[in-house]
Parts: sequence; C-alpha cells; structure tokens
Amino acid sequence: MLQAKSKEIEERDYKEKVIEGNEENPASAKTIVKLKGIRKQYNTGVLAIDHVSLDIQEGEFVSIVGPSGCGKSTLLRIIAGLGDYSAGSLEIASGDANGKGSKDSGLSYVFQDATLMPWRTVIDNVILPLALRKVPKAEREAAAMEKLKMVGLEKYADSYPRQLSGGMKMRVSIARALASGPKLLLMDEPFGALDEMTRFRLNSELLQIWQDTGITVVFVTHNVQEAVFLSTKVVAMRAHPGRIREIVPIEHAYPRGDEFRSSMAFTELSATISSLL
Ligand SMILES: Nc1ncnc2c1ncn2[C@@H]1O[C@H](COP(=O)(O)OP(=O)(O)OP(=O)(O)O)[C@@H](O)[C@H]1O
Repeated sequence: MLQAKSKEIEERDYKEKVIEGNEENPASAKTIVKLKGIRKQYNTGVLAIDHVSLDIQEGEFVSIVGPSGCGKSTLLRIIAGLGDYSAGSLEIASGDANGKGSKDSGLSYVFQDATLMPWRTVIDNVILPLALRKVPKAEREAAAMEKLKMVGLEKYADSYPRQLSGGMKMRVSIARALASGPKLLLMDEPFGALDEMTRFRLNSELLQIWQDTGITVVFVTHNVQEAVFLSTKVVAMRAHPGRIREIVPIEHAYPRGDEFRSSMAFTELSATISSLL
C-alpha cells in the first residue's frame, strides 16, 4: 500500500516536473528559445545568474559549459519552465509549426540520473509520459518501441532498469524524453556519471538522433571536449554571478567522428573555451 502510494507520488511529481512545466510562449519563426536579460536570485539571496541573453535557433545543438555554481542548471530549468526568474524575459516556440507553444510536443528534459521507475519495465518507462497524456495504448506502444529502436534497446523492452548498465539506463531515459516527439530537448549533464568509453559512444548516438530527428538540443556539461564534439555552438559561462562570457561557434561539419576529436581544430577550440572558464 505504502509502495503504491509512493509510486503514485513519484509519477505525479514526474508529470509535474517534466510535462506540465512547459510554458506556452510563442517566439519568432526560427528562434526556438529567446532569453533576454535573465536574472535569477534565489530566496536565500544567492544571485545565481544575471544579464543572461541568448537566442537558440531551431535545429541547433547548443552546449552550456562553465565552472561549478555558474548557474548552468538554473538556466536550463528556467528554459524548461521548471523554475521562475527574477527579471528579464523568456520566449519559447516549442510547439506546432505556427510557433504556438504546446504542452503535447514542446520540450523534454533529461537529468543526469536516468530517473527510471524501477518497478516498470523499460518499455513502460518510455511509455509513461504518453500514458500520462492519455495517448491511446496502441499508439503509445508503437511510439515507445520506435524510440527504443532509435537508442538500440528494442530487445530490452521487457527488462527492468536493474538489469541494465548505466549507459543503457541513460539510453532509456533519452528514449522516454523523445517519446512525445518534442521540438526541444534539454539535457542536464546526462553523461556526467558514465565512463569515458560509454560517454563517447552515447555522444555519437545522440548526434545521430539529433541529425535524424532535427530536434533542437540544449546540453549542460562540465566537459569542454564533450561540448566541442557535440555542438553547433558552445556557451561559456563564468560564475558569481553566472553570466555568459562568450558564445563560441563550432563550425566543423557533421557527422563528426574520431577524426574531429583528434584534429588540431578540436584541440584549439577546446583550449580556447577552457581559457574562458
Ligand atoms: N534551490 C536553490 N536555492 C538556493 N540556491 C540555489 C538553488 N539552486 C542553486 N542555487 C545556487 O545557485 C548557484 C547556481 O547553481 P546551479 O546549480 O545552477 O549551478 P551549476 O553551474 O549548474 O553548478 P554545477 O555545475 O555544480 O551543477 C549556486 O551558487 C547554487 O548554490
């Protein structure tokens, strides 16, 4: 009984955090996120970010890097509508083709922890956001299976999270985030807890998904090399209070592989961005 209640609460919290946190706030045609002069002061008095202005265009892969405490997560949560801000303005155009915000297909959020429900199978975890939105059963099962295929886990649909490695759990978390067909994918250090080999593999898989779906990604990481490898542009932040120090475009063509990681351009870009932090 107690367990049933905690499941209920956890699933309701998940719905509130990930699904209902979306804002309906149209922006101009190609700009999917527009932040202007955003300031966030917590109740404790901490000024987490100040004067943050940033435009993100549809289809971009934008990484946010910076020292611990510079406000990366605060910024991502504000974009997600999971946290309010003290000053400035935010516009999100994440819904339908007319730029109207939509609770059904706006944005999804991936946390560092895969946050899977241990009592649900892999496919039931991926289905969860669709079930909460009351998508018909056959439709949601097909959508979930398609996303599991996308992350290479269709054979594990009936497994439980405890039977999966850390990398596989994160793949399930990504499949769940993609299940509702969002236009905007917000990722907060999703690969921070993984070993380097797994991280490299997931970086490549994520880029493949990004290219196949045309989704816009905003990706928070501590890892400058990861940001350079993945992104169309890297937002370098500094702390106390968190501000954007510089936005560095990464112009290397996609698909990107090991040849980019071992190139002079990659080394130079990583050094330039590291020197900004
Ligand atoms: N809920 C909160 N209440 C009060 N202060 C907070 C809260 N969340 C974050 N902060 C403070 O705001 C600042 C920015 O925190 P935030 O977590 O956004 O930074 P971050 O760059 O994501 O850090 P990290 O890389 O360590 O995760 C820090 O000084 C942090 O202590």
